[in-house]
Amino acid sequence: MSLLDVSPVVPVVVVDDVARAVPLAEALVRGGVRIIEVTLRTDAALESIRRIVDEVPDAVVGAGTVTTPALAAAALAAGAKFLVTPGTTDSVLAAAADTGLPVLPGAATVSEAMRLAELGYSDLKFFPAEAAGGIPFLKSIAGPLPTLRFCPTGGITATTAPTYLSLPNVGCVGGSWLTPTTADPSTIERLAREATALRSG
Ligand SMILES: O=C(O)C(=O)C[C@H](O)[C@H](O)COP(=O)(O)O
Repeated sequence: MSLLDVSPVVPVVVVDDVARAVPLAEALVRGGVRIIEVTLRTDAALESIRRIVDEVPDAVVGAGTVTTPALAAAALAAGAKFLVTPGTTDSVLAAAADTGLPVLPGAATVSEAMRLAELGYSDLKFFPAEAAGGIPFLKSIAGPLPTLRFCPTGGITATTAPTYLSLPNVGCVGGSWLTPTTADPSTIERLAREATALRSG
């Protein structure tokens, strides 16, 4: 199964406090969202991935913000089940592929998307979605690039997600709105439940 088909919404999580990781992942799973992208932007990120892997077996946790080859290797060592890159350089893509994990590589332009297609990637992250053209961009490229599917991420909200999800070249959307840094587990569970209902939207 493609990463794009696990959940209509992929929560993009920034964890500042390792102690928050497991309760947050449990709340997402209770709300029906099993996939979690932990961004490697904080010191707590790798240990958070480790703990979620160990303690929340129903979660499928991956690493986001994979911007260097070293981060790809570190994410694999921490137990990440997939990798997401915001953009794609040769070295990051090679290191990500070397891990053997599923990779969702980032693209923001037609040329970047075509290059990734040439390399065999048909499921891409479209980042930063809203800033790089959003829904009109995705509609425009569906004609010339019909084999590509996207997970748009960046600036998407619960309000705009349904329109993205209605596009034929969108498999899921990513966003941080499910896991606000101050939210308690019951709020995250509710936001997750609302997100799972979006597939039909
Ligand atoms: O860190 C990465 O790897 C990224 O690609 C960035 C994130 O996907 C976006 O920051 C999430 O966007 P928001 O939902 O607007 O907060």
